Order: sequence, then C-alpha cells, then structure tokens
Amino acid sequence: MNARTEIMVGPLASHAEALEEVAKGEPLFLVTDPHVWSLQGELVADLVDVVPHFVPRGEDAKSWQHLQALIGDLAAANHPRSRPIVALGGGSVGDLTGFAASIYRRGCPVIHIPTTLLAQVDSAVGGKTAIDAEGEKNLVGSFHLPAMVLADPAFLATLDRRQMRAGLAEVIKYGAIADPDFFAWVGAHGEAILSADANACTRAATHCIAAKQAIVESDLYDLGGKRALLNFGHTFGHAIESVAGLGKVLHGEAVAIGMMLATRLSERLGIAEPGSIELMADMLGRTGLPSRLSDAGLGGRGEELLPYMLRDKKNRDARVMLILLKRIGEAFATDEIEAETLASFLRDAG
Ligand SMILES: NC(=O)c1ccc[n+]([C@@H]2O[C@H](COP(=O)([O-])OP(=O)(O)OC[C@H]3O[C@@H](n4cnc5c(N)ncnc54)[C@H](O)[C@@H]3O)[C@@H](O)[C@H]2O)c1
Ligand SMILES: O=C(O)C(=O)C[C@@H](O)[C@H](O)[C@H](O)COP(=O)(O)O
Ligand SMILES: [Zn+2]
Repeated sequence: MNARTEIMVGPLASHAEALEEVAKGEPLFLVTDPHVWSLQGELVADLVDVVPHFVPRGEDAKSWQHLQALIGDLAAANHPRSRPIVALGGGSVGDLTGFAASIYRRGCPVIHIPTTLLAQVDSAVGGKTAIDAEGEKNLVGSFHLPAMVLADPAFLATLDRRQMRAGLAEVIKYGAIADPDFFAWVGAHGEAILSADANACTRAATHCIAAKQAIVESDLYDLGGKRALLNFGHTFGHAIESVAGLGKVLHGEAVAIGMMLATRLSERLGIAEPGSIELMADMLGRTGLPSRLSDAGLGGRGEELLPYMLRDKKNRDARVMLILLKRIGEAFATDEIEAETLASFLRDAG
C-alpha cells in the first residue's frame, strides 16, 4: 500500500471516527452530484457534518466551468489549504475534485468516498485527476494522491446496471493486463458483481486496488513504466468517447470496446496467443458489455478514431503508444505499430 494514501474497503459507518478526526469539529467541504447526494448524502451527513457543493452528474462535471465554480466556492468559504476536500460520487466527481484539490492554494488534501464500481476499483486510487477540454478526454489534469479512500461496496446497491457494467470493464482490465486467474474469477463472478453482491464487489475492489497500488508505486507519474498498462483499451477508448461526443458513451463502455479492439489487433499482428479474441469476446458478451464500434453508434467510423489516437498523452515522438496483449493476462506497451497499419485496422474494424 502507498504510504501516502489510507485505503479502506468496507462499511463507511465504521470510519466515522477517521472522518471526525479529519473534520476537527468543523463541517467538511464535500463535492457531489444531486443524485448521489439524494441517495447517500444522509448516510455521510449522519457520520460527519458536511457542506455540499454540487456538480452535474457524469462526465459533464469534468469541465473548466465546473472547476471554476468549485474553486470559487472554496475561495468564498476561505477554505484553508490544510483542510481536506471530500469527493462523494463516481469517477467524474473524483477527477474534478482531485484536480481542484491539487491546484487550490497550490494543493490541499482530498478524500475520496467513491460510490460507483468504477470509482471503487480504479479511479479513486492512484492520484490521476483531470478535466476534459478542447474536446479531448483528460486534457488538463495533475497527479495528486488522495489522503484517504473510503470505498463502501454497499453504496453500489443503488447503481444502475449500465453503470455497474461500465465499472466491470475496468475490473476485467486488471485481469487482462496481468492476471489470468483473476480474469477467470471475473468470468465466473461477473453476474454477482453486476448484482452488487457485497462479497463479490469487496473482492473485486480489494484485488483491483492492490494491483493498481503496486503498479502506481512503481511509476507514479506515468513516465514510461508499468503504469501505461492501466491504459489497456484506453487509447481506442478515449478516442471512441471523443468521436461519439464526450459523455455520450460511458468511459467503461468505451474501454470495453477498446479492449476488444486492442485484443483483435494483437492477434491480427501475430503477437497475441490464438484464442485471445474468443476469451475477450466471451467475457464481454457474457457480462453484457459492448465490444464493437457499432455498439457505440460508430459503425463504419473507425478511421475517425485515428486523429485522437495520434494525440494520446502516452505518445512519444509522434508515434502512437499502444497497450497490446501477448495473451489474456499479459499486456505490454509498444510504439512500433505504424499509423498506416492502425488506419487499415480501424477501417476494417466494422
Ligand atoms: N482518475 C482515474 O484514475 C480514473 C480511472 C478510471 C476512470 N476515470 C474517469 O472516471 C469517469 C467515469 O466515472 P464513473 O464510471 O464512476 O461514472 P461518472 O462519475 O461519470 O457517473 C456516475 C453516474 O452514476 C451516478 N451515481 C454515482 N454513484 C451512484 C450510486 N451509488 N447510486 C446511483 N447512482 C450513482 C451519478 O449520479 C452519475 O450519473 C470518467 O471521466 C473516467 O475518465 C478516472
Ligand atoms: O490510473 C491510471 O494510470 C489509469 O490509466 C487508469 C485509467 O483507468 C483511467 O481511465 C485514467 O484516467 C486514464 O488516464 P489518461 O492518462 O489516459 O488520461
Ligand atoms: Zn479508465
């Protein structure tokens, strides 16, 4: 575990003392969206005094406009830089709040209380923060490790199935990049996770958080080490989100299609073990995740992804950096795929 982040998976109520200690008798500044607040606000407010700041639901929150409004409210409250800001919500609330926390008065602590599967298994941990700008996903952001992450799987009981599936895509990612046994476990327990079964979700979150922490500790600032592997499916996925119009296709859905494309490309190039495509297609099919561009309304538009992929932040010296598979359970980063090869692959992608 990272020394700088205290991470707990379990009932939020059992962390009331930790929150009170942080609050020091004053209300905590808490960023959330109205829907999450209506469902979970009372539970949090019963544990500790909070002053909520509202942002829109989903990807729309990750904008200059809402960053400015959030910073404005912090300044209006004369929020001291020593005091943590709390993010209660999904990855979008977390990414925006983390970014605001990293720049407000040159940085103050952030505590994540993630309420979606995706946020509990991935986005609340590791310190990547961002807003979208100029039509590009996560164009502006920072690395800012949270002081504390309190992930309560009970929150997932109110999350709809589409959002649960989107989170499951990131869970699948953790198996696909480094752990075939975990991949098989997800295949067997996908339905339990999607049904918000507390045991299955706790196990998924605990596994993914530990895997992410280990990778992040080895390459905190994403400087060409293992952290790039967490971007499996994302080079295609972020391009899919941008081409569809940010917020139209859920991040996890785009990542699912991206993982399928990356697996297909890996096998087409003779890099991935034969049968990898079938394993990935079976996993996405049985969990009800999209796997084709047409599932995102982008059938026949594969080539439109390329300009976005050419701008991916992993790229070096104008070469596209891709995360490909040797087999399900072993990923690697490469910049050796020519843009023409990629263009022809995307043309045929359907
Ligand atoms: N920083 C990172 O490392 C990282 C990792 C993965 C994804 N992300 C980012 O996270 C974002 C996606 O996050 P997300 O998938 O959590 O979705 P989201 O935050 O965009 O939207 C979540 C939606 O579910 C609702 N919701 C949240 N919790 C709920 C609950 N318990 N019950 C009912 N409804 C609830 C919200 O109101 C909202 O409409 C993307 O912008 C993505 O880029 C960041
Ligand atoms: O934490 C990371 O590192 C990741 O890549 C996790 C991803 O799931 C996440 O979507 C991240 O926000 C992608 O970041 P980006 O650097 O590709 O913008
Ligand atoms: Zn992601």
